[in-house]
Amino acid sequence: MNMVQPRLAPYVRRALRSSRAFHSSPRSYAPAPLSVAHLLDTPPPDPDNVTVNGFIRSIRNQKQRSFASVGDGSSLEPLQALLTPEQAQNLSTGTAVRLTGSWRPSPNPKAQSHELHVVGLDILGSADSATFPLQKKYHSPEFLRTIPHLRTRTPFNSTLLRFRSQSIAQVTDFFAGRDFTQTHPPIITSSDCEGAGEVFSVETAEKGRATAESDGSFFRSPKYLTVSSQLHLEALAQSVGSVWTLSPTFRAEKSETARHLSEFYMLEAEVNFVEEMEEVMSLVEDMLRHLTKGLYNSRVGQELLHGKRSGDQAEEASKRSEELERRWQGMMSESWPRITYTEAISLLEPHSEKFEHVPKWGSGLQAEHERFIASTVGNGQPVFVTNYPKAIKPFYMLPSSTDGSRETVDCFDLLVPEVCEIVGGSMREHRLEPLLSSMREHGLIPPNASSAEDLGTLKWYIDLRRWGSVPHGGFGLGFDRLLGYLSGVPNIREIVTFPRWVGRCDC
Ligand SMILES: NC(=O)C[C@H](N)C(=O)O
Repeated sequence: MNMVQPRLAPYVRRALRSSRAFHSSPRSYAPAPLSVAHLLDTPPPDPDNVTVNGFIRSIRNQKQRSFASVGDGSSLEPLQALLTPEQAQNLSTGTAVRLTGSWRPSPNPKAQSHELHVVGLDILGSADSATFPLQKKYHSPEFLRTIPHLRTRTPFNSTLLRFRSQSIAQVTDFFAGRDFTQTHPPIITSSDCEGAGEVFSVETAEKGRATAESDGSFFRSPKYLTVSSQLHLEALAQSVGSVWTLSPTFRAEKSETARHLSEFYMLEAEVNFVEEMEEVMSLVEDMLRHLTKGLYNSRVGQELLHGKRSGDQAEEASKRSEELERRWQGMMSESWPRITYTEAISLLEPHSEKFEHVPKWGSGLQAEHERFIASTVGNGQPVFVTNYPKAIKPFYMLPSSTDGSRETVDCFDLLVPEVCEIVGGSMREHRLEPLLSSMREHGLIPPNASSAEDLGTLKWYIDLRRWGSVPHGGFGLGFDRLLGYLSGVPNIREIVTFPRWVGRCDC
């Protein structure tokens, strides 16, 4: 039978020709390097001809042979390589190597199932053990924080990098499955979304001369690093319905706690055409369940739950595993408790003497209060606290009519034990006049603002209420806090690769 030849456009023919040329170019017959994770998980295609690139984590010399522990960041667990003392001569912790050899069952299967009998060794990058700060011993988180440029080479910190990457893959998958559009809102902004005055200003090193139109600054007027992408996401949600972003966020808070950073990542989503806050809360639940289930079924998730970390004592490690299982099971469970702020205050009041700050209707919940609520109400599940007093919340939240005579807004925080708040969200005030009144009350526009100029830097945001404004809501999730909670890392400074906090931004 005669095959009909498709007529190809010249540029397609060119592309095909060059791809054939690529495939017929002479091949190298050295086996492709395998990652340590691949080798540990799957029998290699040719066990007698295995190549691995990696770094020496430690080396142990005996008379007749030497053992190297080799890692490449793909696995918390290293592989064991068996070398001759001659081969091992110039190796020390940190040396980058390419090893070839055969992958053989280990005589000590309790420690490792297989080991690499090294035949060929290339030193790709030497490391002077006398000066290399990472050694084969336990390094405290405080010490490692002083060398963030090297810290991710430790097995556990490189595992955290992979954990973050896998988490991003999971949330991307979740939002794609729900037809959300991922967007990139700006980092440089002209307003303080939360109105808490915790903004960093942006300016060039040298300021120009002030004129009638400009104060001499690069953008003609003060600009800031974003404290939340929410306002811009609201604009974008009006175009495509549902949007999300995972963006850097900046807060000039002087809190030196294990939960605060000056630069962190916030995952924010905004949904248009949503009438009920319950729907936004369910979205948060579904997203976190999806994320946690995906991580639970991933290699890196299991490494964090059950893997051995440097400095581990058996008892402490098994306690940690149990606690992490509890946290993950809580995140994967259905129907998380939802209580109002007013109910939370009534739960706290009888225990006032336990707290440094007396819980009182009208005041914000302190971390100690959130911790109490999360551990007593949740029983391992995250807890939503809703409908906070209007007076302690930002201007953009929709007033709620559900809480009697007390003025509250349709907002929620999601609390987990230890880390406390990880998500904050709300329904947004979508009506023009009430938004203007709220902005007046918060001092964002003058009491009798009438002209466009009076509306200041948020004029564009007010504009969104003029044309096709519909009920909508959204949330922001502290991504680093979540990862800290799931990995059982008590200080967020270990979760972020190059952490910045008050007084610290060194490399
Ligand atoms: N997108 C959000 O709802 C987050 C909120 N603007 C906050 O910073 O807490």
